[in-house]
Amino acid sequence: MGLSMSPIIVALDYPTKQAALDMAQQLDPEVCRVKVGKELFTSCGPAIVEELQQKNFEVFLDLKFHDIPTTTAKAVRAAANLGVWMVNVHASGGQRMLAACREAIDKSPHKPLLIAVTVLTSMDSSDFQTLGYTTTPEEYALALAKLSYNCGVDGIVCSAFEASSIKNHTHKDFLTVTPGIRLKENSLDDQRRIMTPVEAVKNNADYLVIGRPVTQAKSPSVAVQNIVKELFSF
Ligand SMILES: O=c1ccn([C@@H]2O[C@H](COP(=O)(O)O)[C@@H](O)[C@H]2O)c(=O)[nH]1
Repeated sequence: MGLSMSPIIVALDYPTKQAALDMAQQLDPEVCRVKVGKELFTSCGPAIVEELQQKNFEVFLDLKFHDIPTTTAKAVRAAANLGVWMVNVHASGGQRMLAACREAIDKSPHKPLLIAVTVLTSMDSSDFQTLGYTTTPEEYALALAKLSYNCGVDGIVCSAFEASSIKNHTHKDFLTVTPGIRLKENSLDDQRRIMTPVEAVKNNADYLVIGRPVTQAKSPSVAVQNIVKELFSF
């Protein structure tokens, strides 16, 4: 199976470069991509992205930029200059912010996929109540997905639960990037809107972001292989 067929993105949520590289060493860049998030990037800076790319990994830079349009667009441009495969911002930054980010990438010589985060997969209805929101997470995710689509963003981060409905209301090629993936035997941890890998793909998730179920497995490489086998056998 080539990388173009693989939906798996492994979240390298580590505090040090060595820990992240040790995990990457156990993964196959032909079978999965990797995600560099806030902890790793804040600890190591752009060097970790470059090292992972040298090891042939495509990198999703998951810094979820959320700021005024000019600042966010400049941050996205800086991420594009790192040559990352995917970068993201918060959709709740609004229409002008999303459009500014789209424009920044369109003008950049490097063009990562631009993805907007809808509602974090750690949030459920009770979290929404404490925030005073009157919608459900699913309704709000759909509203933010429609806004993102209309701003020309390439796709969204959402729960796998929402993937199908979001594609139905936008376009089948609008990418759905879904964290909150758990195997039946895994604990929920801090995630709330979860699905198994097979359920997620059946519900139209294009990419599965998987952290602890792989990185805390006895053998991360076997864990990835098992998920891939399951995905290609249903
Ligand atoms: O809505 C979101 C957006 C991002 N994430 C990130 O994905 C991984 C998930 O890790 P697990 O260990 O599989 O829970 C993590 O890096 C989050 O920052 C998310 O979970 N939900």
